[in-house]
Amino acid sequence: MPLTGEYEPSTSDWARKQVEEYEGSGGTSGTTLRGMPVIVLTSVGAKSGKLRKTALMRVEHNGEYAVVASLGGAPKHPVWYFNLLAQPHVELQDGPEKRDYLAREITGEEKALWWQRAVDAYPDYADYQKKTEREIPLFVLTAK
Ligand SMILES: C[C@H](OP(=O)(O)OC[C@@H](O)[C@@H](O)[C@@H](O)Cn1c2nc(=O)[nH]c(=O)c-2cc2ccc(O)cc21)C(=O)N[C@@H](CCC(=O)N[C@@H](CCC(=O)O)C(=O)O)C(=O)O
Repeated sequence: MPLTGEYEPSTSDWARKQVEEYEGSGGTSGTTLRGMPVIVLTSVGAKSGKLRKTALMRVEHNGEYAVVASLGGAPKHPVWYFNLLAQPHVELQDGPEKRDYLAREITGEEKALWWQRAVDAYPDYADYQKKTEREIPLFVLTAK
């Protein structure tokens, strides 16, 4: 059952533009960052209840995805992190395909496994984690 609600664009211009190109082209344009694949995550705003759309690097394995709340190694989590904690039902668009998923924050060995997959997909994640004391959180998305 797709998420319903009013879309509220991100206050980050570059990310908002990427989301709008991605969705506006039906997932045929705006689908990479420096040549590496990107997905669009739709979440429900934890406070506003509005639909928030966030471009993130694509980390996929056997039909499951990981989303990495890296924010470039900033000291604070990106805001969408709190949306997923509050409402784990999300949508993920990968190219032209958009599906419903349940997001689950992972830790321990499971996180270590997915963290390696994330770094394989986007090596900068390793540099981001070195840059901050904050442990960069990771959610696994399983199809609903
Ligand atoms: C800028 C801010 O966005 P954010 O949710 O903190 O997310 C910051 C970034 O993670 C986001 O811009 C990502 O798209 C950046 N980004 C990546 N960010 C990552 O963290 N990881 C990635 O892998 C990643 C890849 C990527 C690829 C392409 C691209 O264009 C951007 C990429 C924002 O939009 N804030 C809104 C609020 C957003 C929101 O969800 N508000 C909640 C409130 C939540 C709360 O406060 O509890 C609500 O509506 O209720 C605002 O200031 O009004």
